[in-house]
Amino acid sequence: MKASNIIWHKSKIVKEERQKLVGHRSVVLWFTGLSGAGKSTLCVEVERELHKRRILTYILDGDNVRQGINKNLGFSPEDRKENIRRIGEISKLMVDAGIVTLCAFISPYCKDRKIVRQLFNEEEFIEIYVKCSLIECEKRDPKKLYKKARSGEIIGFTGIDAPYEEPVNPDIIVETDKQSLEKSLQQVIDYLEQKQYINFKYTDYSI
Ligand SMILES: Nc1ncnc2c1ncn2[C@@H]1O[C@H](COP(=O)(O)OS(=O)(=O)O)[C@@H](OP(=O)(O)O)[C@H]1O
Ligand SMILES: Nc1ncnc2c1ncn2[C@@H]1O[C@H](COP(=O)(O)OP(=O)(O)O)[C@@H](O)[C@H]1O
Repeated sequence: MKASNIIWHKSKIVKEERQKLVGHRSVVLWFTGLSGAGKSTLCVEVERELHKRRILTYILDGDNVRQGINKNLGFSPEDRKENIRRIGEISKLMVDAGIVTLCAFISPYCKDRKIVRQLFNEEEFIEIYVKCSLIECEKRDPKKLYKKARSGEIIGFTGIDAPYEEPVNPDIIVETDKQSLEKSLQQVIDYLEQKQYINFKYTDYSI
């Protein structure tokens, strides 16, 4: 921290009261995986399904936030770290606001993901590994970025000449090169139901 003499100013409304207002718990769904693995595609489907169930959601997606709040960041390890750190902090504010926050970032480094996880209570952060082989991602190449990376037009591209560290113990693994989008969506929704993130009766909640 650069600034000193900073003292937290407490609000009169706490997270649990906001959750009560919206009628559900707030949580981060953190989608990590290679470019082209299906993070964004799955994220929008999960959001739509949650919205149908009257759950307040918001998506933070790498391609989008890098056009706004993180437009001063590139893809060096340091910039990726700062990208993920900022998104972690934004997600924390969103969870505090009572929102189910869906984050779709390559987030290639275990250490950076761990730092984000540590910002939350254990049940507030769900890591979803969107697993897909590099061969399949490259075959999909929806934005033709792998082609550019192979030709040397992009350097430091994840999976080609920059690393991707697989999650060690993710909460959910969806294998998008082995199963349909519908199956992955079902897997995430089933998890949220089983753990009572959705269809959760607020009267069970003690505040
Ligand atoms: N060098 C390099 N490596 C990886 N990705 C690159 C690169 N340059 C541009 N892009 C595009 O940026 C998207 C990834 O942004 P993220 O913020 O998710 O990346 S990171 O978490 O900071 O690693 C990524 O989006 P997704 O394909 O949705 O993952 C790419 O579209
Ligand atoms: N089973 C699947 N799950 C998710 N995406 C899939 C699947 N099969 C094919 N795709 C396609 O793969 C591409 C994934 O792109 P995208 O969602 O942008 O990935 P990411 O956000 O991880 O870069 C999309 O064009 C999507 O239609």
